[in-house]
Amino acid sequence: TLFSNKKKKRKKICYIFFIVVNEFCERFSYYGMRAVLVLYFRYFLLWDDDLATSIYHAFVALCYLTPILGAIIADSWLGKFKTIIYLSIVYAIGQVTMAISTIHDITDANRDGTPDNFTFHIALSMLGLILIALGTGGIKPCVAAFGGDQFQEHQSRQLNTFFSVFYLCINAGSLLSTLITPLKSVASTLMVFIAGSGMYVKTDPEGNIMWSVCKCIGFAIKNRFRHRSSSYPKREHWMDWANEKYDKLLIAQIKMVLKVLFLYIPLPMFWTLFDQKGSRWTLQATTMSGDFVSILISTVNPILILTLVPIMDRLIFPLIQKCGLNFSPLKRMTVGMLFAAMAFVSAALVQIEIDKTLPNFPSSSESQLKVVNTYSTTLNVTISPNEHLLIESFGSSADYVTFDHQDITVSLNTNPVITKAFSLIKGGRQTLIIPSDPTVMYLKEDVKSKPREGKNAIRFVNGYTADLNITNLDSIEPSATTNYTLVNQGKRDFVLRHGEQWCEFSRKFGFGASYTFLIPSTVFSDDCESITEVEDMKPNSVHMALQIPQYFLITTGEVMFSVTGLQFSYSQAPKNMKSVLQAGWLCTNAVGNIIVLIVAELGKLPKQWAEYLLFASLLVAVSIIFSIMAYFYTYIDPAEIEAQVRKEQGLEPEEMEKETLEMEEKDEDQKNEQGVKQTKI
Ligand SMILES: C[C@H](N)C(=O)N[C@@H](CCCCN)C(=O)O
Repeated sequence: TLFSNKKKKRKKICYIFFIVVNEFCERFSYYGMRAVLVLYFRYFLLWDDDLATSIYHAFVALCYLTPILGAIIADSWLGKFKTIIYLSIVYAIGQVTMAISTIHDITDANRDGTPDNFTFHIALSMLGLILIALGTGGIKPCVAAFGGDQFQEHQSRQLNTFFSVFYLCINAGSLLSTLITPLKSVASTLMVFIAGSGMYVKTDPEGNIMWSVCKCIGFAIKNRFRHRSSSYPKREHWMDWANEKYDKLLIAQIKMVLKVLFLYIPLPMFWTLFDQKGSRWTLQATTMSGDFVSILISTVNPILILTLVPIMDRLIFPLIQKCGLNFSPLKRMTVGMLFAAMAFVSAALVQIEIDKTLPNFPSSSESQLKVVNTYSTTLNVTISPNEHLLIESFGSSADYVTFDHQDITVSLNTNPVITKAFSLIKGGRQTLIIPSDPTVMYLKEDVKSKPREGKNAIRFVNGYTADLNITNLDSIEPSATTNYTLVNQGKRDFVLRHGEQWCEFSRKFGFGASYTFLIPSTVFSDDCESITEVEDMKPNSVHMALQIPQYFLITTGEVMFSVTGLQFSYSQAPKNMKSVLQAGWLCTNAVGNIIVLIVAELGKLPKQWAEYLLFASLLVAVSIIFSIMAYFYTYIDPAEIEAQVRKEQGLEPEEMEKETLEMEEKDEDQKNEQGVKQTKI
C-alpha cells in the first residue's frame, strides 16, 4: 500500500507539473507581448500616448472579461481540458496574426521603412488582440480550476500549495518573458499541456449550466414578485422562490456562488491601484534618476513574488497560526488591500520629494518664455509691459518667465532698437532665439514635461555662418535651431561637420534633463570647446531606489490578496461551477482596469501625490466595507452541502458509489500517513 501510495503521489506531481508549466508558458507569452504592445502602438502605428494607453488598458480589461465566456464553454459544453486546448489554438492564431501585423514590408511598396496602409496593420493587430484576449480568457479560468480538480476534497493543504506554485509559475513566466520571444512559448504551451493529457483527472461538463443558472435565478425573481403580498409566508432565501420548479441541488449551488460573487463587489478597487504600477508608477520612474529604469519596472514585481510567496507560505502564515491567530483567507485579503493602500501612501511621499525638484511647469492658462542670445554682444531685452532681462552673448535668461497673457512685444537695445510682437502658446514653454541677425529673432517651442523613460531632450542652435551636419541630426542652417532629440543617460559624442572641417563634442548626461547647445561661429577653430550649454530642465535628482518600498508593499499586498483570492474562489465554488467562479474572480480585474481607464486617465487631479493619496484612502474605505462583508461570510464546504442536499433528496446509487470510493481512498491515505509516522518513530 505504501508503495502504491508513493506511486500515486509521484504521478500527481507529474501531471500538476504539466498544468503549471502550461500556465508558465501562457503567461510568458502574454507578458512578453504586453511588454512591447504600447511601444508597437506608439512607434509602429504612430498613435499618440493617450490612444496607445487607452487601447492597452482596454485590451487588458478584455482579457479579464473573456474568462466568463471560457468558463461557460468549459462548464457547460466542452469541459475544461478541451476548452484549454481549443482556446490555446485561438490564442496561437492571435499571436501569429499580431506578429504578421508588425511586418511593415507587407504594405511598404515604396520601401521607405513605413507601412503604406495603416488601416490594414491596425485591423490585423486588433483582430490579433481580440483572438489573444479570447484565448487568454478561455485558458485562464479553466487552467486554475482544472489544476484544482486534480486534488481530492481532503487534500486542502496540497490544494493551497498548488495555487501558490501556480502563482509562482505565472510570475516566473512574466519574469522570463522579456528574454525569449512570445511565439515560441505559445506552441510550447499547447505541447506541454497535451503531453500530460493521459494523466489528468477530467471532470465532464454538466450540460448548459450557465443557462440553467440564469433561468433558475429569473424564475426565483419572477416567482417572488408574483407572491409579493404579505399573505404568502416568507422564505429563508430569495432563491428559495425557485423551489417550485428547480432542483434543490441547483438552488443550493447558486446560493453558494451568489454569496461569493456578492463578496467580490468591492474587490476591483484593489486592482485599480495594482494596475497603476504599469502606468502612473512607470511615469513616476521617468522623473527619477537611476540607471535601472526599464529593468526595475518590468522585473521587480515578479522577482518579489518569487521571493515572497515561499516566505509567506512557509514562514509568515505558519508563524501567525502558531501564535494562535486565525488568519482566514478573507482576513488575508483585507490585509492585502491595506498593504496596497500603504504602497500608494509610499508613492505619494516619493511624489512629494520629486515635486520639490520638478520645474514649475505652466498651468493651462499660463505661458512661459526663456530668452537665448547668440548675438555678438550682451543685450538688454524688454518684454512688454515690464520684464527687463540682461542677457550676455551666447547666454540665456536665468529661468523661464511666466506670463498670464499670450501677446507680448519684445524690444532689444540694439542700434536701432528692434521691436517685434509675438503670440505665446497657452500652457506652453517657448524660447526666444536671438540669432546673429536679431531682426529675425523667433520663438521655438520647448518640452513642457519630463522626457520619456528618463531620457534627455537636446537641441542645437547654429551660430556658425554656414550649414552644419551633426551626428544623427538633419543638417542645420545658420541661425536655425534643431528639434529636440532624445538621448540616453551616460556619455554621448557628437561630430559637427561642415565640408572638410569637423570637431567632436562630448557630453555626459543624467536622467530627464533638457538642454539647448549654442554653437558659436568659432566652433571649428577651438575644437568644439566654445559650445555653450543652456539647461532648459534640470536632470532628475530623486533616486529610483525610493520606489522599492512601494513595489515591496504592493507585492506583499498581491501575495495576500491575489494568491488567497485564487484559492478562495476555487474552494468556495460548487464542483460544476469552479471555472465560473474563477471567471468571476478574473472579472474583478477587468472592472479594476476599466476604473483605471475612466477615473485615473480622465479625472486626473492637479497634484499627482494627491491622486495617490485619494486612491489609498478609497482602498482603505473599501477594505473596511470588505472586512464587514467578510465578517458575515461563513466558509462552506461545497461538497458537504451538495452531499447533504443529495441526501435530503435521496442519493442516486451511482453517486453514492463514487462517494464511498472517495471515502475509502481518504481512509486509506490517512492510514498510510499514520503508517509512515509509525515507521519513522
Ligand atoms: C505578474 C503579476 N505579479 C501576476 O501575478 N499577475 C497575475 C494576476 C494579474 C492580475 C492583474 N490585473 C496573472 O495572472 O497574470
